[in-house]
Amino acid sequence: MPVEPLSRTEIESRLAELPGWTLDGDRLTRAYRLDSHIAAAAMVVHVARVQDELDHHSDLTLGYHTVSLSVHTHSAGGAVTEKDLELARRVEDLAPAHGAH
Ligand SMILES: C[C@H](O)[C@H](O)[C@H]1CNC2=NC(N)=NC(=O)C2=N1
Repeated sequence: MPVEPLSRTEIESRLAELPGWTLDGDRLTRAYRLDSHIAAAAMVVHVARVQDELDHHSDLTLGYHTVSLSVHTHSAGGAVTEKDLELARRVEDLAPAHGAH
């Protein structure tokens, strides 16, 4: 099923439920801070598992004590869609277990 691009207004109103996530150009982004590099690496693996489950993949960057995500929908011409919001929601759900903030 094709996914439709969301309007800027729709995205901005939906971001009210996703604190920390921002619309950066045509991408949803968020950076998390963790207590250690290993904790950050473990979160990356967890996010990667969820991304495969959803068949939707962000650019996922492991830093020293950080995990950064940037996502849009390739199949919608690089627009932000429901799929991006769903991934952001799922990452928010798993983040506290990793001590990410
Ligand atoms: C074939 C596979 O379903 C597609 O390539 C998926 C995989 N992951 C994806 N991830 C993202 N961010 N956008 C997509 O359009 C996309 N498409």
